Amino acid sequence: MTSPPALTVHQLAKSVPGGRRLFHNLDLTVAPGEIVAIMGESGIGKSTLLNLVAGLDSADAGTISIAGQALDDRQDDARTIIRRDHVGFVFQAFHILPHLTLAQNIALPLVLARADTAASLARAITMLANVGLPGRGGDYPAQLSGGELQRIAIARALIHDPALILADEPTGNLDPETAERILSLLTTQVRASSAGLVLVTHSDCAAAIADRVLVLGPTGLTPR
Ligand SMILES: Nc1ncnc2c1ncn2[C@@H]1O[C@H](COP(=O)(O)OP(=O)(O)OP(=O)(O)O)[C@@H](O)[C@H]1O
Repeated sequence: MTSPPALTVHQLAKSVPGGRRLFHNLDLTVAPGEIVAIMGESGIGKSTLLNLVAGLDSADAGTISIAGQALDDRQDDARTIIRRDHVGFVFQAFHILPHLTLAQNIALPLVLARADTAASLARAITMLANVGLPGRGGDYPAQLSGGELQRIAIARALIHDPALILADEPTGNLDPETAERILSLLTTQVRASSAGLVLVTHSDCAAAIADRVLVLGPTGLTPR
């Protein structure tokens, strides 16, 4: 049996408060294991699109399915559970929590899904090694650089084997060398997990890891 798409967006429409239309009739399908970069001029609505898929904002029209499960016509808590179980986030807005250790931060998606705490922390330790920070589980975020924190964000996004990963400018604040390493790590980890990745970026280097680069405009997404 073939897996359903990691993400299906159909005829999505969104206006900002005040009525200005950002996009309409927007369609997007992301296959398992596929990396899709979304580019486009500043203010066109890239982060808004990601927020709609993430459930942080609601669309005016259209449908969104994650791992074959439609989010529409469900109660809020049912949607929250689908996103919690099937989506990983590498967003500035979901920053690493300063009062939790690195292992606790990475384990958070499993703990929120009520997995066993000891097993979750053990998996977080493995993920830390996978992202090149072995033995750092007891450290706190304040002890890390920006690039190292982004490694933690990637480990946390992947720990629960999500079908879909959403990343908003994952290398935005990093120097070019660190950005290169983070992109390579993200690619390796995504390929290993067969998750679909939607990557919003202005960076040509970041877009270069994608299987497809799409440009967002007022009528939707077009291949670059
Ligand atoms: N809650 C809101 N109220 C009013 N306008 C909003 C709101 N949210 C977003 N916008 C507007 O919607 C437009 C799209 O914003 P968005 O952040 O999605 O663009 P973007 O393409 O990601 O831009 P950038 O590349 O600069 O990050 C912007 O003009 C923004 O001002």
